[in-house]
Parts: sequence; C-alpha cells; structure tokens
Amino acid sequence: MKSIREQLISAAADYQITVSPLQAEQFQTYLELLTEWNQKINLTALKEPEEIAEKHFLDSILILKKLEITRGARLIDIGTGAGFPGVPLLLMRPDLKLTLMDGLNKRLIFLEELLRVLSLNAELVHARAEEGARKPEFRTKFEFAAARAVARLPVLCEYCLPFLKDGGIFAAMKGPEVERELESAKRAIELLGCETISSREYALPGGDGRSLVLIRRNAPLPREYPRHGAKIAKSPL
Ligand SMILES: C[S@@+](CC[C@H](N)C(=O)[O-])C[C@H]1O[C@@H](n2cnc3c(N)ncnc32)[C@H](O)[C@@H]1O
Repeated sequence: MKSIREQLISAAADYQITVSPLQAEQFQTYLELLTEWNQKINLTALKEPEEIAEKHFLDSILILKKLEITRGARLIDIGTGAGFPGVPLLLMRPDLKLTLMDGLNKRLIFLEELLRVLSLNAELVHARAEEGARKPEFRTKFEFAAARAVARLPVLCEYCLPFLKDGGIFAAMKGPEVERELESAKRAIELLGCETISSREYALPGGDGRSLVLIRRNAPLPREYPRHGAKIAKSPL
C-alpha cells in the first residue's frame, strides 16, 4: 500500500501539480497533528488518512490548477476550520500572504500550533466574516479570497466578497451541480459590486464531484455591506 506521501504526490501529478518530497513530508505532519487534535476537538469528520489526503489536502490544492494566484498575493481563507483550503495552499505556495479567519477560537488554537510545527507564517484572525469585513485592515484589502463548506452561495458572497479589492477574485469551493445555487446568488454578486467569471466542475480521484466558482470585484463595495449576521441569515441578498 502507498504511504500518504506517495498517494498525494501521485494523485497531484495526475492533475499536473507537483508536490515535492519535502511538501509531502509537511502534509504528513499536518495529517498527524490533525488526527491527534481531532480526538480532543472536532476538526474534521474524516478519519481515514487516505480520505484526508484526497478530500482535504488534494481538494484544497486543486484550486491552483483553476486559478492563477499572483506571487506574493494577499489571500484570505474565510471559515477555514482546520485550515482548508488555506494551509495546503500555503504549503504549496509559501510566497502567499495568508490570512486564516474563523468564528470559532478553538480551531484557531489548533492552527496556531500547526503553523508553528510546520514553520509557516500566516495571520490568524478570530472573527466572524461579516464582522471582520467591517474592519479597515481587512475590508477590500485582498487580491484573493477562498472558502469551502461555509454557507450557501448567496450568504457566502456577503461574507466573502467584501474582502476583495478592485479586481480581486473569490474562489468558492462547492460540491457538484452548483448552477442553481449560482443562479440564486446572482443578485448578491451584483449588489456586492462583483461578477462571476467562471464556474467549473471536476472530480476528485475517488469520483466525488466538485465545483469551483470564481467571482471578481469590478465595482466598489457599497457601504452597507456586509449587513449584520442575523440579517444575512434571515434574508439573504
Ligand atoms: C464545515 S467547516 C469548514 C471548514 C473548512 N473550510 C473546510 O473546508 O474543511 C465551516 C467553518 O466555517 C466557520 N464559519 C461559519 N460561518 C462563519 C462566519 N460567518 N465567519 C467566520 N467563520 C465562519 C465555522 O466556525 C467552521 O469552522
């Protein structure tokens, strides 16, 4: 049987992504720490190392095939949980200026330890997205934003699009058949000063379907967004 390192290197190669032996070693360390901490705090429902390698690590780095992220760009991962997709992206692209944001502090305590063990640098922010995006240091300050498994698109857009600077791109990582969800987010995307630039479906090696929706800022962010959390949930744009 292949080790997790070999599995990741060869699965990524099938998508024309090169994972070096050193990076594979770092993913192995990530896996071990995640598994250890998952016994104390709820970080992931996935238990099998092979599943974690495919559905967390590989899934996260596949963004790199679909989106050209400029060197040294500032990227925010909103609702990062145990670090997905942000930390795998940083392992592959240490040049990125990464911000990891989550509303749950215990996940950030795990991430702090993870970054220390992996000798990586990232900014950790304990905040709900809709509150973080009201702060001047985060509002319209990022070239890239990404989120996976956080909310449905109309709500997710109000959480994430306010972080984008002019021309910035949000990568929404979604499950299969995203078209209807995207249709329901059309109004939100427009009101938030953005436009959809692409929506692509693909599959993980085990067959699970995924979609990546890319949304870009092409107009200023109106002052009234994002609204308060309760309002966003009660009446999505
Ligand atoms: C299902 S987990 C997904 C975590 C990770 N992105 C992944 O794909 O494995 C959802 C995460 O989003 C966070 N979250 C949900 N709503 C949020 C909000 N409005 N602002 C910040 N974090 C939020 C939760 O605390 C949780 O850690």
